[in-house]
Amino acid sequence: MEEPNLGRILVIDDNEDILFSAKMLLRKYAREVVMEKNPKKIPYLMNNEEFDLVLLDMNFSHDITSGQEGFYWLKEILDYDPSAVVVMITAYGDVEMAVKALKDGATDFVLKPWQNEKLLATLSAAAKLRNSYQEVSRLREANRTLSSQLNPDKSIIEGESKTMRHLFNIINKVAKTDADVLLLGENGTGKEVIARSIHERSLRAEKIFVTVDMGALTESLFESELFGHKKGAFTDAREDRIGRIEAADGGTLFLDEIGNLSPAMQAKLLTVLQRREVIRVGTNKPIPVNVRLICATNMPLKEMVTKGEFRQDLLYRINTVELQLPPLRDRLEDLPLFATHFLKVYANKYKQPLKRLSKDALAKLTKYSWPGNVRELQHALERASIMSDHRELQPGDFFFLKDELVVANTLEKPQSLDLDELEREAVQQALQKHDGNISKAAKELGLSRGALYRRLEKYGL
Ligand SMILES: Nc1ncnc2c1ncn2[C@@H]1O[C@H](COP(=O)(O)OP(=O)(O)OP(=O)(O)O)[C@@H](O)[C@H]1O
Repeated sequence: MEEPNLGRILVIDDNEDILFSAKMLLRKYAREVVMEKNPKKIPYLMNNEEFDLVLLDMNFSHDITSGQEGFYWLKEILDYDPSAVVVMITAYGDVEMAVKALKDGATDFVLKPWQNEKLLATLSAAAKLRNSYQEVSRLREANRTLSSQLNPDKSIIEGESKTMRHLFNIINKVAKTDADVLLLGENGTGKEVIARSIHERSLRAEKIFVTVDMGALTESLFESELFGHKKGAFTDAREDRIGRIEAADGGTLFLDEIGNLSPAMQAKLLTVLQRREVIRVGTNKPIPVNVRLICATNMPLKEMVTKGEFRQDLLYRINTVELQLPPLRDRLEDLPLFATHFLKVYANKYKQPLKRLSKDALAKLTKYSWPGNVRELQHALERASIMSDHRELQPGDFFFLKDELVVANTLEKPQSLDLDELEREAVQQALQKHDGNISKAAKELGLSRGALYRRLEKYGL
């Protein structure tokens, strides 16, 4: 057997012989063995010292073997340290009592007189459990720190436009429920920022927020990434690994780019979401998971359902609440607010004095169509902050491709309004549609055959 490392152990028993033999046995494996005859010292000890393991007698007063006192002290210990690992010692082999102690939060029990090997095996298993409790709380803390470091600039701008005020009104209501949310919107409209913000406003805020970029998952990685795997399940599975869904247990699972899943991946995901349990690759044991689901995509899911590219049942499963994020060009009232925010962020980041937009620069920005939405605006402001030596940013500090400088609502209009150009286009389309059949094309265009021939000649078609 591998030598156990039992850390700091507290042994509480009113029998000195027991304390002595415990110490003799355990001191080889423990960093320190603290012995206590009087259980009334438990509150003091738990309050002032740290123990990795507690070995606690069940029967203190002589002649009383009900174990009541043991239960009392067990509860006391757990009140002081809910993650304490307590192993009960009982002399009477009363299984019922031992089971009750387990139900009350004890980790295990040993029978007196104990066999050394058995006691060591029990304590070493208990020590492993203690280590994993500690590892979990370390990881939780690390996660908290990392997410605050990862998102230093991620304070959210709610916006002043009517659409955004309406949207945040809904977000505030929905966040507190456990309803699954589907976020729709073009790239860079803030879907991920809003998903995080829903998590932070939810009852799960203290728990983990796990993001999975579904667009980046290949068919072969999909199951192992999402559901986890057992060591040896496939060539590269060198150790057991939990999947992202299991990792999100208790918290929020954000599935980004959900529209990019293949039909096979959609089917697997749907099964998991319906059953709320995952099965790691290489096992057949279902593991229940409790996650709040937020999905996002820039793809037209409903249209994809009509075309048979996205499963309708999966769409219904994920869109309990559906929020459409407007493109920046449709909420230009929010642009000055975003600009002020990002200029502050970059002044801090690059240790520069705070810059502002001149009136003309703002006018230029509000005329642009922002196909990359808030992300593009953010980058434009970062670039201008770095490049300009002046406190006031001018139109010349921002570069856009000329043909993108159009006012938003003219985007859908035809490129040319030249009548000849439009006529040529119409004639060409009619011919294409009717495979060059002049009579049919002429009928479609409302022309005689002769009139159509004249136009073919005119446009050199
Ligand atoms: N409301 C907001 N407040 C603050 N920053 C925002 C907001 N909306 C978007 N941003 C910023 O814009 C950038 C893009 O946002 P985000 O990644 O959330 O967009 P997205 O819609 O998820 O994009 P994609 O579809 O490309 O993944 C981020 O850097 C984010 O900080």
